[in-house]
Amino acid sequence: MGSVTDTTNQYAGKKITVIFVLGGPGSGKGTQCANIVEHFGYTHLSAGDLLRAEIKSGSENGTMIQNMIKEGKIVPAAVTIKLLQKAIQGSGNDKFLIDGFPRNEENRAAFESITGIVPELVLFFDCSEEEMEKRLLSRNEGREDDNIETIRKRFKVYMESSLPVIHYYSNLGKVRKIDAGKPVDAVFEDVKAVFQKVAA
Ligand SMILES: Nc1ncnc2c1ncn2[C@@H]1O[C@H](COP(=O)(O)OP(=O)(O)O)[C@@H](O)[C@H]1O
Ligand SMILES: Nc1ccn([C@@H]2O[C@H](COP(=O)(O)OP(=O)(O)O)[C@@H](O)[C@H]2O)c(=O)n1
Ligand SMILES: [Mg+2]
Repeated sequence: MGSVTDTTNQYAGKKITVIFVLGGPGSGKGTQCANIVEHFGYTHLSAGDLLRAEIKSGSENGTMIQNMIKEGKIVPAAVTIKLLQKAIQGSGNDKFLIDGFPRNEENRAAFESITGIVPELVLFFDCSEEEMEKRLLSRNEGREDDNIETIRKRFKVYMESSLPVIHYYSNLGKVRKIDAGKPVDAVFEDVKAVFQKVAA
C-alpha cells in the first residue's frame, strides 16, 4: 500500500510507479511529458486534460468543472482522483506521469489516502512568471483559461496552493528541480538525466 518512504505501490493487484510532474501554468509540463513518453515508456496522465475530457463527455460534473477551470480554481480532489484512477486502471501500463496533480494539499492528501500511491519522484519545472505568461498567451489551444485575467488567477493559486505541495515533497527528498525557462530541447536534456537515474 505504500508509505512515505516506500515507493513500491501495489495498486489493483499490480506494482506501479508514479511520477508527479509539477510546475506553474505554462512551465512546459505537457510538452516534456510527451518527450518522456516517447523515450521512457511512461503513460502520461494530465489532470487538466482528464477534466477537460470530462466536460466534453457531458458528465453531470461538467458544468461545475468548466466554471472552476474558467476561474482558475482547483476542482475537488474526489472528482479528479476518480478520473485518474480510471485512467490508471484502463492503461495496461505500470509507469505513470501524473501531470498537474496534486495541485493543492487536498489533492495530495486525498490521493494518498484513497489510492495508497506514493510518488517515486516529483519533477518540478521551475520557470519565471514572465516566461509562463508569454507561453500561455501564445499557446493557441483554444483554452478558455488561457486569457490574461484567468492566467493571473492561476498564478495566484499556484503560488498559494501548489508551491506548498512541492515544498512538502522537497522535504521528503523527492523533488527533482528542472530549469524550465530554457528552450524545449535543453529542458529535455535535463529531464533525461533525471530519468536515466530512475530505477527500471
Ligand atoms: N521550453 C519551452 N520554451 C518555449 N516554449 C515552450 C517550452 N515548453 C513549452 N512551450 C510552449 O509553451 C506552451 C505551454 O506549454 P505546456 O507544455 O502546455 O505547459 P503546461 O502543461 O505546463 O501548462 C505551449 O505552447 C508549448 O508549446
Ligand atoms: N489537479 C488539478 C489539475 C487541474 N485542474 C484545473 O484545470 C486547470 C488547467 O490545468 P492544466 O494542468 O491543464 O493547466 P496547465 O498547467 O497545463 O496550464 C487548472 O487551472 C484547474 O482549474 C484542477 O482543478 N485540478
Ligand atoms: Mg498542461
